[in-house]
Amino acid sequence: MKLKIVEYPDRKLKEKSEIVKQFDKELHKLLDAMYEMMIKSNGIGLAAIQVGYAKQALLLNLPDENDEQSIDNLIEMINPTIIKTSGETTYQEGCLSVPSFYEDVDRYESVTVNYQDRYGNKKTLDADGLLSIAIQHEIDHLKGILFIDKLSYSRRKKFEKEYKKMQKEKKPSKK
Ligand SMILES: CC(=O)Oc1ccc(/C=C/C(=O)NCCc2ccccc2)cc1OC(C)=O
Ligand SMILES: [Co+2]
Repeated sequence: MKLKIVEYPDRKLKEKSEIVKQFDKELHKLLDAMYEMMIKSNGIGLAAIQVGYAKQALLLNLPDENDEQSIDNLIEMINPTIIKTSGETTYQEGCLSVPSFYEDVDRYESVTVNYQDRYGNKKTLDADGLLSIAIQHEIDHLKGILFIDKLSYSRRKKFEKEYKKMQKEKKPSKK
């Protein structure tokens, strides 16, 4: 399964992802391919839409206290829904689909999430800190929302200016 990261401004990223009904080999192959892609790209979170699959599936693999990303910390969330939120926090987020751009985003401090694992077993997770931020960021992807969509008007303008400049640098104009 050869995957490619879908990058802003591709409209595919605005699609709403479908509920996963089949917890089958196809799903497992997708999750495994997403994991390879996420680690290869230095990501700590990845939603299926970011590799072109509009399915409600996401991966989280945060570095541990000595900054190592171990597969033991891998969390696979299928059909996640946030059922409780509390507090507020701000963090400078980045996204594999919006390369080289980082901005402060306001999120809930803590969340409780219901989801299913790759076999369809129902799970509940209480999260705070970076894990809570990552969960909210990835669940937004399933709703077609990017972190840049949550920026204030002025910061969004700053992003668009910087992004255009970066794109020009990448592909110098033909003239
Ligand atoms: C050049 C470039 O694009 O850099 C990157 C940007 C973002 C990322 C990864 C972002 C990522 O995993 N985001 C998951 C969502 C999330 C955001 C904030 C906090 C928790 C979870 C990786 C990059 O690549 C390198 C080499 O650092
Ligand atoms: Co992202």
